[in-house]
Amino acid sequence: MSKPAFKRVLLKLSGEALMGDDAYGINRSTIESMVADVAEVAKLGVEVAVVIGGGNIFRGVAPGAQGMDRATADYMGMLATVMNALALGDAMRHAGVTARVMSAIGIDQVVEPYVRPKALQYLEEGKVVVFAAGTGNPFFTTDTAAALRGSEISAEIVLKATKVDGIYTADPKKDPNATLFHTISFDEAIAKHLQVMDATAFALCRDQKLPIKVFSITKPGALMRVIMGEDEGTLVHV
Ligand SMILES: Nc1ncnc2c1ncn2[C@@H]1O[C@H](COP(=O)(O)OP(=O)(O)O)[C@@H](O)[C@H]1O
Ligand SMILES: O=c1ccn([C@@H]2O[C@H](COP(=O)(O)OP(=O)(O)O)[C@@H](O)[C@H]2O)c(=O)[nH]1
Repeated sequence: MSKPAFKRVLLKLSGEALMGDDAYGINRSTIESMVADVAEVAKLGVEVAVVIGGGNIFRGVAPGAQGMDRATADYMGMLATVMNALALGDAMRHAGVTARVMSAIGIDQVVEPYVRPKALQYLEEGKVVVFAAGTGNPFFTTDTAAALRGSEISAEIVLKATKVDGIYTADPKKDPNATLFHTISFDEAIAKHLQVMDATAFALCRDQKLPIKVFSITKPGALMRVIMGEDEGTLVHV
């Protein structure tokens, strides 16, 4: 059997992907199938760190956050990612995967704080590390947290698992004529204002020469194909 293309990866799971077909929150069968995919990859000996979003919970409460201070609303968003991280860690335990959740904001009774050497130790021990609370700072996104943590742990690639199967010339949910890129450079992705990831995340990955692969979270076997270096999704390169 061929070998995985990567030793250590940073997987970004969007919060909205956890909803499945529900309107908000966490869909049990969706989270279970995601965890099964991660378990399969971890069994190959690939070190996996996960950054989880919060859109599935946070966008549900967002109307109530209207008119709120941006920073306060962002802290609410970060807390939503902590809930998702706890659910993900728990689902991993049920699937027989040892996972550790680490939070970028102090919430010690609930999850351990993010400490970089400790995260590296867990990864070396073959544990899946789930990074909660994004970067810990308002005005950022969990995509930027993925770029940041990916750089910090020297991941070889950021894998962005999302609702679309790659980067298109325009948002495929709005433009039926949009076509898929197999590869695209960071400069082109930023210049074209492709909304699939924010410019801060793209710029950080570009500066760190950390490639990104965007692929579908719902397509069966897609994560494994990405890990094996097969043709899947869109590669963003320097
Ligand atoms: N050029 C594009 N190519 C692909 N997806 C795009 C593009 N522009 C916007 N999108 C949207 O970006 C989304 C992926 O971002 P993601 O971070 O997973 O979602 P969110 O953070 O909004 O939950 C897709 O659902 C897609 O509709
Ligand atoms: O470093 C971060 C990461 C996240 N957030 C907040 O948390 C919310 C949820 O994260 P995100 O939108 O990235 O989740 P996703 O779209 O992946 O579900 C964001 O809207 C922000 O309000 C933040 O303030 N700082």
